[in-house]
Amino acid sequence: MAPVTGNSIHRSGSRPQLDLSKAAIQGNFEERDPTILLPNQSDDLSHLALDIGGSLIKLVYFSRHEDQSIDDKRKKTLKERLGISNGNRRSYPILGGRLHFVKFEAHKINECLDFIYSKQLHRGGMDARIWNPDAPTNENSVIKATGGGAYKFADLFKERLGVSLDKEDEMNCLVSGANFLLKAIRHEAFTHMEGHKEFVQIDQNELFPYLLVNIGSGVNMIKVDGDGKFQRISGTNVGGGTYWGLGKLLTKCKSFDELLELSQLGDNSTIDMLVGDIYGGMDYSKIGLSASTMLQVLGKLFQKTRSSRTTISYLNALRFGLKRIFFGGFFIRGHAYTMDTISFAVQFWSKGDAQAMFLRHEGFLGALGGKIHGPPLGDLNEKISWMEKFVRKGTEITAPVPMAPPGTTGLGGFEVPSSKGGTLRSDASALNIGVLHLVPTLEVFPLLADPKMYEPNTIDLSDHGELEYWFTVLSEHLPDLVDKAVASEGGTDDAKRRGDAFARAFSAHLARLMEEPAAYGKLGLANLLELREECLREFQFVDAYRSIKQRENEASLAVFADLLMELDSMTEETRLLTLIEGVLAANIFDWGSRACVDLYHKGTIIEIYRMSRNKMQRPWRVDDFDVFKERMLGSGDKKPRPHKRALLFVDNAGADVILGMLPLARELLRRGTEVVLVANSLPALNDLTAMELPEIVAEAAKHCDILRRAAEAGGLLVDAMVSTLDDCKGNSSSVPLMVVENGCGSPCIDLRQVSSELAAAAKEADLIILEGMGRALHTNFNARFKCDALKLAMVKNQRLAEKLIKGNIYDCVCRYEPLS
Ligand SMILES: Nc1ncnc2c1ncn2[C@@H]1O[C@H](COP(=O)(O)OP(=O)(O)O)[C@@H](O)[C@H]1O
Ligand SMILES: CC(C)(COP(=O)(O)O)[C@@H](O)C(=O)NCCC(=O)O
Ligand SMILES: [Mn+2]
Repeated sequence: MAPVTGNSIHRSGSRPQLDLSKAAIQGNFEERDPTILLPNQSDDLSHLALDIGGSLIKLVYFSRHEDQSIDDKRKKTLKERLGISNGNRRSYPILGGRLHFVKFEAHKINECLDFIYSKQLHRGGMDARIWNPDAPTNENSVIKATGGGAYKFADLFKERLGVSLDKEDEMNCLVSGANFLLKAIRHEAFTHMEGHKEFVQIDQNELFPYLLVNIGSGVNMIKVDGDGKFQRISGTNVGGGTYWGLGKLLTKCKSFDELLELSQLGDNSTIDMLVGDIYGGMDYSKIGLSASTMLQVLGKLFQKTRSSRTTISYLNALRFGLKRIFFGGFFIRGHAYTMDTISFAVQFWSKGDAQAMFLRHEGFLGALGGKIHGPPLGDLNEKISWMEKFVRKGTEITAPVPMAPPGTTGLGGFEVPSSKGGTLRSDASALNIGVLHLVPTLEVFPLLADPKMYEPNTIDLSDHGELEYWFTVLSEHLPDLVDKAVASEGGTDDAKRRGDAFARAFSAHLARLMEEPAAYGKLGLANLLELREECLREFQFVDAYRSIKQRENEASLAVFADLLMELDSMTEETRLLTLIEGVLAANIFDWGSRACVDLYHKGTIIEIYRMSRNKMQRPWRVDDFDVFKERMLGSGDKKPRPHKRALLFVDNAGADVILGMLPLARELLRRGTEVVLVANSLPALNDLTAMELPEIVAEAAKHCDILRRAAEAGGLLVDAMVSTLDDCKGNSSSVPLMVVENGCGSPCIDLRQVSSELAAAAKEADLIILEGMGRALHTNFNARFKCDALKLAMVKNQRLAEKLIKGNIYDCVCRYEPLS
C-alpha cells in the first residue's frame, strides 16, 4: 500500500488504511450512492471460512495488512527507556487486519463463487501459512466450510475454484463462533424487551454455562459449558423437526401436527418446503415465506405458553444452572417483534430467572467458528482485541445508505454484494455489521481504577433530545469540514469527489444512527466523533487540518520564548497558577467547536490567545486549583515530594500545546518529574499527533535548556537540529521528556484501548493530566484513576456547559482528583 503522495504522515500499524489513491466515483455522479473505484487497492487477504446453510451462505474473511509504522528512533529510545520488549508478546508477522462479513442467498451460489474468485479468497494459501505453517499449498487449496451445503456444493467449489471444502462440524463451529464473539467483542450481546435494546457486558469468567439457540433454516439448541465443551440438547438439521423441538419445550403440544394446528397456519406445504430445502435446495420465495411463517409459529407458541400452567419439566431441568440464553441465526435478523416475542416467552417460562439475549453477528456464528486463518480466534491473547468499524471496505466503496425497513432493528435491510465483471458493488447492509479490525497492540490503560466499571462517555446519547442535538451539530459542521478536507488534498477534482462521497457516507451513518441509535453497538458522543474521523480516513483524507495546525504552530512558537521569560519572572506560586490558566486559555484553539471557529475571524492567533488569558477569572466553574497547588508546592515549610512521572494527554496543535501544555511540562521537569507527552496516533480535527510532537519540542527546546536537556534525555532530539552552544554532554542528570502515541485517532479517548507504549509508560506514572474538552469532558470526566489526576478544559459548547457544570460557554474546568 503506497502512502498518499507528498505526505509523510505516520500511519499507525494498529490502524491499517486502505489505499484510496486515484479513487474515483464510477458511474453517474448524481446517483444516491455512487460507487468509488479504488484502482490501487490490493486487498491483502488471508483466508476465509464458509457456512453454507439451507437459506444463506455466510462468508467470513480476514484481510491482513503489513505493519506500516516507521520504526523511528523516537520509538527505539522510548522502548529502551520504558523497558518495552517484544519478548513476552506473541509476535505476529502482521500487525493488523480486518474481519469481513458477507452473506449470499443460497440459491445464488454462483454469485458467491464469483465474489470469492474476484477477491481471490480461495488463494489464501500463502498468507494462510503465515498463521498456520501446516496450511496446504495453493495447488491443493482447502477452504473450511460448515453447514449442510458444504456437502452439497463440494463439487461445484472444486470445479469452479479448484478448491476442496474441508467440512467442519456444525455444532462445533456454532459454539466456537459464539464463544469468540461473546469473549472478544464488546457490545455483542443485547437484550430486547418491549422495543428496548440494551447491550450487556458479559464477564468472561461468568459466561458459562449458557444455552445457545440458533434459529436458521433449522433450530439447534446447545448447552455450552466452555471452549469446545458443549452438549446438543435439541434441534435437528431439519427445520420442521426443530420447530417441534422448540414447540415441545414451550407448549403442551404432544404432536407436531398439533403444533401446526395451533399455529393456525394451515399451510403444511410451506413447512415441508422448509424441511426439504436444507439439503435439497428450494427456491427463495418459498424460504422467504417460511421466514414469516416461522415467525408466526413462534409467536403463537410463545403466546400459548403464556396461558400454559404446566411446568415443562424438561425445560426446567435444562435451564437449571444456565444463566443466559443466547439466540443466533439469521431467522432473527434484528426483527424487533421476533426478539420481543422470544424475550417475553423466555422470561415467562423461567419466571423471570432466565433472560434471552441476542447477538449482533447472529447469523455468522457458524462461519466465525470455522477457524479462518488469522490469529487464533478461540485463544485470544490479552493484547489482541477486535474493534468494529463502520466504514466500507473493499475494492470499491459505495457511499452507504441506511437500509433498515421499518419495524426492524439492527440487521435489517438485506442486500447481498453482487459482482459485475471484475469489480464488485459493496453490500450496503454491511453498514449494519462493522468490519472487525484486529488491533493487536491496544490494551486497557493500566491506571484505570476500575476498568470493568469504566464508561468513557460522559453524555448519554440514549436520551433522545441529546442525540438529536449532537446529530444536528455534526450535520451543520459537515459543509465546512468537507471544504477543509478537500482543500487539504489540493482541491483537485479527485479530492472534490472524495469529499462529496465522504459527506454522503457520513450523513448516511448519521441517518442510520438517528433511526436506530444502537445499530452499531452502544452509542456515545465519542463514537460519533470517531466515526467522523474514520469516515474521513476511509475517503483518503489523511489530515484535513494540516495547514491550520502548521500556521498555529508557527505563530505560537514565535512567542514561546517571551512567554517563558514572563513565567520565569514570577514567584513559584504565581507561576503555577499562570501555567494552569495558560492551559485553560489556550484550549480555545479548537476547530471542532462552532463557537470558537466563529471567534477566529475576530483577530490573530496571538490576539485571541491574549484575550482568552485576560478573561481567565477565578474561581473557575470547577476549581480545585488550591488542592492541586498544595500537592505541588505544599503549605508552610513542608515541601512535598515531586511526582515521579506525569502523563500529559495533549490536545490541539498551536497555542494549546505550545503555549499551554509545554510550559506546564517544563515546570514539572524543572521539579524533577519525568514527563510523557501523550498524543494521538492519527490526526483528528486539529489535534496534534505523536509524529508531529518531536519536531515541535525540538523547536521549543531551542529556547529553553530545561526542555532541551529533558528532550535529549528522552531521546527526542536525535535527529533535530538543536543548538549545541553549551555542550550538555555529561549532563545527563535531567529527567526525561518523552512522547508516546495513545493508539487513537479521535478527539476523545477510550481508555480501554490504548497503545502498548502508553500502557508501558503508565506503569510508573503517579500523575496524569487530561486536557481538552474531548479527552477530559466528553470522555473521562467521571473516570477514576489509580494515581493523581488533573482534568483541564475550557467548555466551548453552551449546551454542554449547562448540562455538565451548570455554567456557560467558555467556562473552565480544573478538576483535581488526588489518589488520597
Ligand atoms: N434474505 C434471506 N433469504 C433467506 N432467508 C433469510 C433471509 N433473511 C433472513 N432469512 C431467514 O434466515 C434463515 C436462515 O438463517 P441462517 O442462520 O442463515 O440459517 P442457515 O444456515 O440454515 O441458512 C431463513 O430460514 C430465514 O428465516
Ligand atoms: C470536538 C471537540 C470535543 C474538540 O474539543 P477539544 O478536545 O479540542 O477541546 C469539541 O470541539 C466539541 O465538542 N465540539 C462540539 C461541537 C460544537 O460545539 O460546535
Ligand atoms: Mn482537540
